Amino acid sequence: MKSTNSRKLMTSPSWPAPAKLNLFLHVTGQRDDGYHELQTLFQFIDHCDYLDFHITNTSDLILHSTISDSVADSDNLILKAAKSLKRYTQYEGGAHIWLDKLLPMGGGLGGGSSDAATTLVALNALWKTNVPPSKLAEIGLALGADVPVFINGLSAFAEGVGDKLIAVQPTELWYLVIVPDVHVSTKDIFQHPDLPRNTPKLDMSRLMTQQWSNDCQKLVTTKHPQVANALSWLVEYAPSRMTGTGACVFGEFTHSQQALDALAKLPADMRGFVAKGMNKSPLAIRLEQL
Ligand SMILES: C[C@@](CO)(OP(=O)(O)O)[C@H](O)COP(=O)(O)OP(=O)(O)OC[C@H]1O[C@@H](n2ccc(N)nc2=O)[C@H](O)[C@@H]1O
Ligand SMILES: Nc1ncnc2c1ncn2[C@@H]1O[C@H](COP(=O)(O)OP(=O)(O)O)[C@@H](O)[C@H]1O
Repeated sequence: MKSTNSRKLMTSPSWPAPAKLNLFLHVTGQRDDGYHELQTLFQFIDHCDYLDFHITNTSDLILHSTISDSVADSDNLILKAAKSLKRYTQYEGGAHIWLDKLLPMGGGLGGGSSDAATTLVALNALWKTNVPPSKLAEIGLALGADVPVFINGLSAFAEGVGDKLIAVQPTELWYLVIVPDVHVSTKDIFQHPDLPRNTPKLDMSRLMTQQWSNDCQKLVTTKHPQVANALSWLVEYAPSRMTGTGACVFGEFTHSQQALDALAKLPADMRGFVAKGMNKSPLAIRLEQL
């Protein structure tokens, strides 16, 4: 078959890389290597980046991306993921990869990790390298703490650095997500002396039923007035919190129309979108369609 690197000629549907929300996030300690121990609840939302893959016989891995101005190819988690899988499997071919970046970067929505997970899952299927999901998650963990949950594809209660996962089914609510105009560095937040690091570890059953909160929220809202303003506006409409280390905040609604009504009132200087919680990720659903 003649190979092509033209995206226009592709017929198969794109591969989604969904965002996640941390419905709660507790920092329960710090390990000797500096990484923090977390207890967190991940849920996916139906707001995604999209990737397309074209398999080649030559060994090149080439990324066509809308973010190459801000993220160098050598730093892009998509190419890092593809290289890791190629190295692990010693697969001889390659791929052209197209990224349609729709998720905000540095927003606590996990877009970079999700892109990496989708790359590992999709190339493993398209290259027919048959690496089991548990090994893919191990390869992914070296790229980012959030990669395993995206590979697993099920909403999960997580411990460790976010890699010890138990599948759970929180209510699939509608969310109004506000994207403050600021990039929050995960590393900076975890290195900050004012981050609370000693929230007591609790049983999953207790955590799932108590009121949910995010241990990074106070520090991030103090450092970034844009995040504080977004939250002050959103809490007038719904119970609201920050996801991950920010900057995005989300309000919870039972019905889509309630979330859309609030979105319609969003001040002109704020940006946001409405999304649905999904306990099975769009990536897992796409994989089932193969
Ligand atoms: C906090 C969380 C919660 O879901 O979300 P984000 O806000 O980044 O999306 C994640 O665990 C983030 O995962 P991820 O974004 O993959 O982080 P990494 O690239 O692995 O780590 C970036 C840096 O943050 C610090 N870090 C990260 C995770 C962790 N549990 N403890 C840490 O101390 C480390 O200094 C690390 O060098
Ligand atoms: N494919 C990618 N998409 C987004 N960010 C990426 C990607 N590859 C590498 N990065 C780097 O990862 C950083 C964190 O990105 P992202 O995952 O969107 O944020 P967060 O961890 O806050 O959810 C970005 O600022 C960027 O430098």
